[in-house]
Amino acid sequence: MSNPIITFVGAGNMAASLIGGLRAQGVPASAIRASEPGSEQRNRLQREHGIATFSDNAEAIKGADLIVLAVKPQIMKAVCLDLAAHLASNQVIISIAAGISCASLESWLGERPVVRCMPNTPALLRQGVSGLFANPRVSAEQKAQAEQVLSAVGLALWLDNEAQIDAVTAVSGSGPAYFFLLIEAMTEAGEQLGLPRETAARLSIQTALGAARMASESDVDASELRRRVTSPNGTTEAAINTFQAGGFEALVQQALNAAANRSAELAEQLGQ
Ligand SMILES: NC(=O)C1=CN([C@@H]2O[C@H](COP(=O)(O)OP(=O)(O)OC[C@H]3O[C@@H](n4cnc5c(N)ncnc54)[C@H](O)[C@@H]3O)[C@@H](O)[C@H]2O)C=CC1
Ligand SMILES: O=C(O)[C@@H]1CCC=N1
Repeated sequence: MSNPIITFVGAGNMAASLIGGLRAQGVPASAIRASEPGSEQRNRLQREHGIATFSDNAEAIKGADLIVLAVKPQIMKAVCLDLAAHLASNQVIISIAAGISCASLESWLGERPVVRCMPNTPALLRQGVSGLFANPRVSAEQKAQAEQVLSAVGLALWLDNEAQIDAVTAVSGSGPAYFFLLIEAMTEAGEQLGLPRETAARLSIQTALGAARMASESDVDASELRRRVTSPNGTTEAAINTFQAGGFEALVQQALNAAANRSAELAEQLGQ
């Protein structure tokens, strides 16, 4: 595939990760641009990745094939309304903003190819996962180009309908925070059991990493891996029984429902 020109509008944490991932995959600096009001971020991108940077969004998108919108959801409408008059009809919009629907983007930018994505912060280490949804105006080639951008920082999975983005947000968009919460709680509990805090933290973190790698690399599912750790009448069983007596699975379901509902609610509020 020849290299499409990609412009990032907004070059904070998520955009910088995507740019780093694309460069590491061999996408030339000449194919990537970024528009960003912060001079520090612009200088850093020039220095670290050799890409052209702009302070003017309209200037930055001239001639781009793909435009990645990576500003905060709260300013997306204003950014889009400013860009609308400067867009060419064949330019593809890729939005990574939480809670901004394709319909809202098209109402601000006009009818055009739009890919809506929900990445997550492990993208910073190129260990992210994203859900992607394309509106019907996106061609197969444009889909492949959008997938190349998101797969530069991890796994990219296509969704059949846009409503599934709320579920992706609940599972993987917000998901890193759930694992951090478990690490925090296990560290605290380990300390209460008499371990030095630093030791409890390292045990918890390395266990999370090891378990995630086993779940990812093993050919059996998580429940079977769990069964293999759980000796009958043993220590794991004692802990799992305690989690389940406290309604662990139902609580996880409720928490993810709350995240998905909030995602839909934000789309309603921010999409006006
Ligand atoms: N942090 C997370 O866990 C996730 C974030 N996202 C989405 O990614 C998007 C970006 O998030 P972050 O990179 O974390 O935020 P960030 O705050 O690091 O980056 C946003 C950048 O936009 C720049 N900006 C502000 N006004 C601008 C304008 N008018 N034109 C161009 N650029 C402008 C800011 O200076 C900043 O560098 C958000 O929409 C967020 O919803 C999506 C998935 C997960
Ligand atoms: O908490 C949030 O709203 C954003 C979306 C996914 C991760 N962070």
